Amino acid sequence: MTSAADGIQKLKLEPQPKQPPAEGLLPPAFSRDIHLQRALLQLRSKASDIEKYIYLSQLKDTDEDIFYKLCLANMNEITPLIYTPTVGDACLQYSRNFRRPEGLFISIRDKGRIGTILRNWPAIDEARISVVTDGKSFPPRSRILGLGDLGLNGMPIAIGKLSLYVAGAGIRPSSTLPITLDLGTNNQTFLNDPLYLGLRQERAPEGEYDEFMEEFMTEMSRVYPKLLVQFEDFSTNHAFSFLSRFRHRFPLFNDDIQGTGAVVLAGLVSAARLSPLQPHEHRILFYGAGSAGIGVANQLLSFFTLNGMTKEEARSHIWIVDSKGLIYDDRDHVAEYKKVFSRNDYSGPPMTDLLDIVEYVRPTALMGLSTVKGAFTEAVIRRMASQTPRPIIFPLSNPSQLSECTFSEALRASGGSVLFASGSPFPEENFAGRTWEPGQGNNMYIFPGLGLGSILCRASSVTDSMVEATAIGLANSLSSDERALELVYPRLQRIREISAHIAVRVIRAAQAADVDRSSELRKLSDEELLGFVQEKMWTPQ
Ligand SMILES: NC(=O)C1=CN([C@@H]2O[C@H](COP(=O)(O)OP(=O)(O)OC[C@H]3O[C@@H](n4cnc5c(N)ncnc54)[C@H](OP(=O)(O)O)[C@@H]3O)[C@@H](O)[C@H]2O)C=CC1
Ligand SMILES: CC(=O)C(=O)O
Ligand SMILES: [Mg+2]
Repeated sequence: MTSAADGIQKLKLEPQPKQPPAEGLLPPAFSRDIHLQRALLQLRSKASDIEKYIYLSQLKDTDEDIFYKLCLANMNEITPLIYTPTVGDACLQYSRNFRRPEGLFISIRDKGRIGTILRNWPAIDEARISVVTDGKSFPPRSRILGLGDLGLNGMPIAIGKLSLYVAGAGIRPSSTLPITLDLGTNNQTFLNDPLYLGLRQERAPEGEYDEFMEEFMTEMSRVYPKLLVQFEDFSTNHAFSFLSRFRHRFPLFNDDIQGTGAVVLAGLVSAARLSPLQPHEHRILFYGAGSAGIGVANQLLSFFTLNGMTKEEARSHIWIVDSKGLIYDDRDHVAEYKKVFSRNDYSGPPMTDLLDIVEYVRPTALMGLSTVKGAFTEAVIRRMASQTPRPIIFPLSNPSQLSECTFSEALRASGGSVLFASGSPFPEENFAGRTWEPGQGNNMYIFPGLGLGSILCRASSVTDSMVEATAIGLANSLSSDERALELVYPRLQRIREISAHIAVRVIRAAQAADVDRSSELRKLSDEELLGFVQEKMWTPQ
């Protein structure tokens, strides 16, 4: 009988010596270059995106080099398959499509022996970056369909993010560790499904979850002293509380709060260059006040205050709307983490209609992090466009089906004046006699470089200044060609180049904050540091 650990050994996570296969084991005309073309043809022959996802997972398993070569050569085509939007379906269907284990599963029943489970990972000495999810909130569509949370089926999001660490920043594949925490699920459909792979029990109560997380993080740092942890897609209350509880004790960040904060700050800075207003002159309306919405609002607040505003002035530029409408002081039931943005200049009946709110606030930038498909109606976009010459409209909810509006809708309703970025990709549009390229405001531009920089300088914690450095690095990374085309984010094909520059800024910020533990890097000039970072990036053979 084979054990789970034997099964995982088959993942070939440890560096394998690359030897040519014995004669006769490959057809005489086999060439790896042609095989790359063959793999692309095979991929394109699949009828649906989820079949393409499965094909790519198997390709990664059997031939990691070809998989990543394919990704790097076709980033625009493959990213939507291994990441949002297809990864949303991959999560929903995980237990049905499961072929083999690809990460660590740690359940609430492992409490008291989490360290033992963590030691079962075969590439224990190699691990440098772990994406950890509790499967609670991605894709939020599950709520809209009334399916509840995803439980153990959240694993593909951790795997997808880690594939982007490899493709986007050259993290060694063997250094990535996907972890799903199985706290149970309240999703009755999964509990009734004989194929569901997670625990058949309701989510653990808060107290037990808290103790579990304490043990988990303590054991993670014991077993993996060189590991950086990325928290992903925890429900909002856990996202904020775990981040503040652990961030000063371990090297970790929360991607939905901090990664999203940085990518949207970069988008605002870069869009503001195309608008008549400076970033700090914008009136910014957030539609959605979860970990992502509040994470971004906090990032902007911190950016505005670091650039000379008082906290009060900075707050006055931000309005937040949640499922109960505009957040203001006289309103009941406002969660603690939202209160910093509560408006004191409005009183009266709750304001719930987005068009009314847009008329009242007169925003110049509208950020969607609500999971509400189509919330940015034609009337809302028209209204924005009538109030400001270059409205910034970022429908950032994922996957595509949950986007607050499409690129086509934003472009047409604004008459082409919109500065647009969405969380999931939209195709180019032909409008008013020219082709328009949409931006993709997704934390995938941030976490690879943030992770690479943090790992290389062995950061003991991830500071706000390191996160902000990624945003500025990204905003400054647009080429003259991209600027001429009025792009808000650089093209994805350049992700490795961008991640290297971001990593350099992250290392410098870590050094300034004294959280780096690789003092050798302090002696390098910026150019030498960039060379060092680039040289460390793994490339498929
Ligand atoms: N582009 C990117 O890089 C990223 C995008 N995202 C996306 O952002 C979205 C939100 O994520 P997250 O913050 O984790 O999710 P949450 O579920 O924590 O937050 C959703 C927020 O939207 C609010 N909301 C729900 N319905 C409405 C409504 N009808 N009107 C107004 N507000 C509403 C909720 O209100 P209430 O608080 O009252 O419940 C809540 O504040 C997701 O689609 C996610 O995929 C997330 C991270 C990164
Ligand atoms: C992109 C991402 O992290 C999310 O949608 O949750
Ligand atoms: Mg996320």
